[in-house]
Amino acid sequence: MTKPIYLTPLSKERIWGGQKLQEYGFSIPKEQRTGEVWTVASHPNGMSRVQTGPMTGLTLEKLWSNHPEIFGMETDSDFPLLVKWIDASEDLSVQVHPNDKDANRFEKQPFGKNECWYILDCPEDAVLIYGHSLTSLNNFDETIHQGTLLQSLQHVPIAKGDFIYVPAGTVHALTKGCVVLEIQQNSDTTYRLFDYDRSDPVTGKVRPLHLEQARRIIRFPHFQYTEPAVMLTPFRKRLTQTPDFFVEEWSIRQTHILEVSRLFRVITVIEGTIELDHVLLSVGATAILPANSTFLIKGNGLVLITGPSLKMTTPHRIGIDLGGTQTRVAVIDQHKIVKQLSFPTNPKAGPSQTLSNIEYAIQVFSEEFHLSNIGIAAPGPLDTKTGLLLSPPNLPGWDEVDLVTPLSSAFDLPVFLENDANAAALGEALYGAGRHSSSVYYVTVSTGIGGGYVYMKQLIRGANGYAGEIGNTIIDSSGPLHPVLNKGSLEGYASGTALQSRANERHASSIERLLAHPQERDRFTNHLATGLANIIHTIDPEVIVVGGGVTGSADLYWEALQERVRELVYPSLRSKVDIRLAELKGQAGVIGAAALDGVE
Ligand SMILES: O=P(O)(O)OC[C@H]1O[C@@H](O)[C@@H](O)[C@@H](O)[C@@H]1O
Repeated sequence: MTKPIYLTPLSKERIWGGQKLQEYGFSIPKEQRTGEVWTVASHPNGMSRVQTGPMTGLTLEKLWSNHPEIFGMETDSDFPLLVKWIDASEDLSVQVHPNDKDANRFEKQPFGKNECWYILDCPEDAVLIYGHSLTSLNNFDETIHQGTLLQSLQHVPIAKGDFIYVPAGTVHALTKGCVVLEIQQNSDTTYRLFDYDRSDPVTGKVRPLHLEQARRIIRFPHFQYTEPAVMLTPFRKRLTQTPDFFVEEWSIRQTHILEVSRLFRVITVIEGTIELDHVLLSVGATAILPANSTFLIKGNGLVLITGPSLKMTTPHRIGIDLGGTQTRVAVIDQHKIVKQLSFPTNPKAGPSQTLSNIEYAIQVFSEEFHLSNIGIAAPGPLDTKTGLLLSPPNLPGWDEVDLVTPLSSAFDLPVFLENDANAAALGEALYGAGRHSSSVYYVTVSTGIGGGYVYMKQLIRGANGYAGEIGNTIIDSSGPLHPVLNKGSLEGYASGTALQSRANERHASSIERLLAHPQERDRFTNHLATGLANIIHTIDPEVIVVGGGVTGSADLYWEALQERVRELVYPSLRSKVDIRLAELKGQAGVIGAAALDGVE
């Protein structure tokens, strides 16, 4: 069995650094602002050396090029990873990093800088800068010119133990008080956009900004990256897996065997004390675990394990949820979101901008996954057969827009289009609250009201694709006017929009406040229950699943709604009424879209 290889940590002084990394087991120069400690590095700006054993003193660069057997991979290009600890005693600069392509093109560097952070400590209520709200490069230039960049940045709350992946191209900044473990591609290229106009106390100089370089690589709008963590076993959680590297968090409570891997791995202790092949290690300890060997870990602690990723070969589907305010593009594996990129839809800018953003997201995913097909959930009305949007009210001006042809020709994949409520119905029926039932009616009560019917796991579209469109059914023909639908329609009475205007009329500050009023709650539940009872009498589904934004306040009306539906159906049906809250929530659209298989 090959032994773990320990490396000597390298401390780096930074204008925003401090002394905190001492508490994580590193000996750092006194009175120096140590911002970073590089624990695994083979870079011109920092080179790790072997700390123990017969190869003591050897650089990681030499180890890599002379001993490919340790790494289990071709070592003719540069070592791929850089692992460091960061103590942000002050805010870091607002910055962005290039991806591989841009790093090659603009810097002649082998790698871009995709990076990720494990938050080891941070103040209560800490936020990070992650993303921006700018819409175009012009918009960016204006903000820089006017000195208002900080106001256009997004802040995300963080807590100890959070994990954040920062894809190259994301405008970001770590903030005062954060201590993080950073795992990244082997690059030290940072383009600074803003550095708080501060100067280096040692040199007295202001650090350079790199606005020109940054302008070339920031995307407008910001694409929000999401990757749910995956519990691989009760003690082993995968935090990310990208083409560059994976990161897993292991809770060590007993004896664990780290099975053989074809490629090398890096282990870092972030909490407690463990024993790795009988060597006692505490926080800060880092080792390279050679390829093709097993290792024994025991003790009581938390470790992060990282290493280069093996290539993904199983087919994955793309699900797209095109909404009036937000578009999500997700990679779906069976019924789970593996990764998602989302961005604000700008309906006024026309369909071509949104289409090109969707294409960009799919392009990013196609470089990592083997894609088999693409499904789009979009606001109706639309024609699933021709793939055309037919002037949807939520996307004004998008008349006869073909979403299918541009995507199928760009990616040479089958592309299916479906009404968003139908796609969500399919998602919930196959994988959500209706997964154990063979006949599921789904209704979404959100800005509008839509619905869909799934029978024997098949979407029932009807002759013209309008089956299940409960929103336009009439509850009371003397009811309120609706801009497009019937007077007194369910949507005109019970949608989020209708409730909001009712709240305004009644001087209630929100829909929740409105529904807290017993009379208003009964009014709403009566309307919605009437719609649902009509559905029950028409198709007699096994289960009705209710989703959409208005279910956010379901605890205010859920009992009353069920009760009212029971009152409105045949007595013999009363005990059979089964109404459930949606389970996939905001994910039903992308999951259902990915499950689409086309229309005969
Ligand atoms: O440019 P400054 O402010 O020193 O920050 C540079 C540092 O930023 C962090 O977000 C990480 O990307 C580090 O790897 C990098 O070294």
